[in-house]
Amino acid sequence: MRIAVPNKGRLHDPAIDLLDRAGIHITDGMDRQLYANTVDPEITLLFARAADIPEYVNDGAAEVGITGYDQYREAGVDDVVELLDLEFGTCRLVVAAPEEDDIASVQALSGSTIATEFPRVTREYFDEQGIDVDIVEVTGATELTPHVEMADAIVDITSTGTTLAVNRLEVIDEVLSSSVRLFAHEDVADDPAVSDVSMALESVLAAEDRRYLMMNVPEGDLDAIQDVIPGLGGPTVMDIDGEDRVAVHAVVDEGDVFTTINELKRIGASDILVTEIERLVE
Ligand SMILES: Nc1ncnc2c1ncn2[C@@H]1O[C@H](COP(=O)(O)OP(=O)(O)OP(=O)(O)O)[C@@H](O)[C@H]1O
Ligand SMILES: O=P(O)(O)OC[C@H]1O[C@H](OP(=O)(O)OP(=O)(O)O)[C@H](O)[C@@H]1O
Ligand SMILES: [Mg+2]
Repeated sequence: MRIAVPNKGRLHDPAIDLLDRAGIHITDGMDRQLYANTVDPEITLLFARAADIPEYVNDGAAEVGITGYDQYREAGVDDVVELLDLEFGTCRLVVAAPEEDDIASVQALSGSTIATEFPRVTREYFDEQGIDVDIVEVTGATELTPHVEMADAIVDITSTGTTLAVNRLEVIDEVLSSSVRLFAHEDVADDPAVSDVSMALESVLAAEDRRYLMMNVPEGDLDAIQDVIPGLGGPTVMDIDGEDRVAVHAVVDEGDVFTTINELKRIGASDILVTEIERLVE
């Protein structure tokens, strides 16, 4: 199976890192290479531009691809389905215009020129609103175009908002919100090999906001302990030889760790350990 992965840019490292944490380690050097082998002899990584990955999957050049939802929408591919939100590369595609123009709504952009790296999504957006605009396609530095009279407004990616602010542009409307997703060709989306990859990645994401708690508890307090641990199917309880205490292990949401530990302490738990979890296959 071939997994298409962004070859450079901001998505490359987090994509490789996520695959790695899912156990899909690269086994041969990949610097400047177009593909890499992994510990699983059945899985090869193909390195392609983020924008091309939906097309790779649509064509069947790769069974599975990792790229931004914005790129998927812009590619306009028919045979590609989304399997999983990988929860990084989070950004918004927005309509933005110079602050000094005080444009109150997108309707005011009727008849104007919009510069973008996303002509298809932009066209769909303005058509849906019934607003007639000219679209100029650029391949980067879109924020510059209103200042050199190439365009009246832009449709571009924003995340922190810094680039828009530096270029004195303000958001008029959101076109879509995006994050990196796992995509597959629809013909193979249900294949066991594809499900295995999807499940492995999902297990890393599921583990990210969970913690593993271990503690010792007086046997008599077990019921009270069980009440405060909203654990995954309840905590695991193990006898400690020759003691009237038991060891309790549980998985809890990261956000609950602080309060849960305080409650456990109060009930009588001791030797409480909190550790990160690499993967959680539910
Ligand atoms: N500022 C950002 N914050 C979060 N995600 C972003 C941001 N900019 C882009 N992305 C996401 O990353 C994807 C690829 O953008 P990126 O900038 O890495 O490509 P690129 O490096 O410009 O590609 P190339 O260098 O091949 O032209 C975008 O389609 C979007 O999904
Ligand atoms: O809201 P911000 O955090 O400022 O991010 C937005 C910027 O990030 C992206 O550019 P990138 O840095 O990828 O440069 P590029 O134009 O070379 O792709 C995007 O095209 C915006 O310009
Ligand atoms: Mg970029």
